[in-house]
Amino acid sequence: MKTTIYSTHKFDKPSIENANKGKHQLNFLEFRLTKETALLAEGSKAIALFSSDDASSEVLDILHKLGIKFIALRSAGFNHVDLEKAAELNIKVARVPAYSPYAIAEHTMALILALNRRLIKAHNRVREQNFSLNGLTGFDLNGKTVGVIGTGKIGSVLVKILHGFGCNILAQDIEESKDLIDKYGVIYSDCATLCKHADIISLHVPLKASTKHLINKEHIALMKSGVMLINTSRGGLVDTKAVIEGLKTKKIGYLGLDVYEEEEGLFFEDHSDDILQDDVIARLMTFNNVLITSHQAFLTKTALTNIAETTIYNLDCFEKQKPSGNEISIN
Ligand SMILES: NC(=O)c1ccc[n+]([C@@H]2O[C@H](COP(=O)([O-])OP(=O)(O)OC[C@H]3O[C@@H](n4cnc5c(N)ncnc54)[C@H](O)[C@@H]3O)[C@@H](O)[C@H]2O)c1
Repeated sequence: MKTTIYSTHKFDKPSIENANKGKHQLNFLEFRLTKETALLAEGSKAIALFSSDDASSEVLDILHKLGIKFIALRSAGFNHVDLEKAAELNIKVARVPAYSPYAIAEHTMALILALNRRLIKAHNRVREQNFSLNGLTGFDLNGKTVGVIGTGKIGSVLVKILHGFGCNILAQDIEESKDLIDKYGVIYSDCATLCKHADIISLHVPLKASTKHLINKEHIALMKSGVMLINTSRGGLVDTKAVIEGLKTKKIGYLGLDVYEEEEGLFFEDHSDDILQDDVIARLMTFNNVLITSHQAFLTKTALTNIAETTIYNLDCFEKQKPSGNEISIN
């Protein structure tokens, strides 16, 4: 089946080609899907999208006119697709529901450890032959309370890792996991209680209307002074301007982000020769207790292989008109 693959990067093209084994006719594009690039899918029956692509209502209209019948998402999250509009246009959508929750949970842990032990600062100092330890003091994770918001696939793996570090775990989710309570002594509570008691807060819920700006001025006000906040889920979960205020007042002592509200068009691309137009991320980058990675938590060999194999499987199933089990619809 002729398929246009948007947002192809050097890091994922080989895994897609390996999984495809020449079955589908793939048209690789380095561009993101936007209303300006949608026309490049002409002649394809399907498209494959990355989390940075824009499948909003207006873009779907263009794709529909071109005859696109299927969207294979190379991601678990689907907040970048207008599912209601896709259903109205009879464009089917499937995703990769799980490719490696370990990849994201382990990157979350890497951010926690790097921020706590000030690894970036330490590395830069040593490279300049400055072997002083002043300003590098961290804290023991053992015995600390970590608030995990969202204990699905990724949150559960993180709970297991944190338990290994000797942390106490508070959690918030619309569904409690008996397994996590029994195995790791997780205590479920509401978001406000979690904010009040956690030394570290990590976000693992999907972005939807009910979770947009979950971390806002009010929740930040409840947090412990010097709290560490980590977001490897979706940028929109956090009100970035409120977080900047929290950093300025030292309420937030550490911030680790793999995702950012306005990351579209910024993350995944080399802008090193450009003038940065986004004043909010520019301000974030001025704090020495902020560590930002550009949406790389998923980036392991295992995850790339699994994403590619499931994406090709989803294309196979659509072509044969059989269910893949990975379809997503409005509810
Ligand atoms: N940074 C990355 O590279 C990367 C990669 C993959 C996924 N993600 C993000 O991680 C998120 C979590 O992924 P997952 O695989 O663990 O998903 P999941 O569906 O397994 O878990 C999500 C959990 O959130 C809970 N939840 C949903 N709505 C909620 C609400 N309003 N309040 C409280 N809890 C709620 C669900 O009950 C579920 O337990 C994804 O939605 C995606 O945005 C990021």
